[in-house]
Amino acid sequence: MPVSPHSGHALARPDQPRLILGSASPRRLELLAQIGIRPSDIRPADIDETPHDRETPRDYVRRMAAEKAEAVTLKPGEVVLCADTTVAVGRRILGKPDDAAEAAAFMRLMAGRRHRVLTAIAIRSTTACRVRLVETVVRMSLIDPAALQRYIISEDWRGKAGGYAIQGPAAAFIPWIQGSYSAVVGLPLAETAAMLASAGITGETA
Ligand SMILES: Cc1cn([C@H]2C[C@H](O)[C@@H](COP(=O)(O)OP(=O)(O)OP(=O)(O)O)O2)c(=O)[nH]c1=O
Repeated sequence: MPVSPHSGHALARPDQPRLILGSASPRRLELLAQIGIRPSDIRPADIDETPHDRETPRDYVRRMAAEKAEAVTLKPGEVVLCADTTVAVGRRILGKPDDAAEAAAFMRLMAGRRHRVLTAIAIRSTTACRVRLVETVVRMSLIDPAALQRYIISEDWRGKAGGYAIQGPAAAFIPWIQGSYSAVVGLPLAETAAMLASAGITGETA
């Protein structure tokens, strides 16, 4: 395998399609690195993330991932990976909070009950697009008002679906999950590795 003289990392294999990460999320790049995959390029997709009227959370998150993938311009031999993560409380979609008040309202809604974290991944080449949805159930404990205030002041909720990050201080409020931890963080690694492998892309380690 060719090795970059500068980084010492393995370069993209010449026999594989070139992987483009269609995401601005540093978490998704780190998660891919965890399974030994380094994209050849990063091309974030900027789309309108407004849910349609009466759209279910599952339909919404699948549509978001597919639209992100469609929005990325591809050259022959390139494959793009996009994902979308959203929190669902019943049929209600909780996106990224606009401000501290909305983040606190989301946390109060989730505290003491279960919610679903839905992550869809979309893999598109110039000829085909495949989408897969991964659903994880997350239980949040009751949160006392002082702890909630400290969390909101931490700003950790910014840019996170539902207004929390399981990989950050909000982990103190999450005693139990059922499903995929990496999907909650933003990219379900087992499913991503399997889909990339079927597109001809394998990592250095998995
Ligand atoms: C629930 C949860 C979400 N998140 C993050 C993952 C996603 O980055 C974000 C949801 O927003 P997304 O719209 O899925 O992604 P993004 O806008 O950050 O990046 P891009 O569209 O360019 O790929 O919330 C966590 O980091 N931890 C969590 O526990």
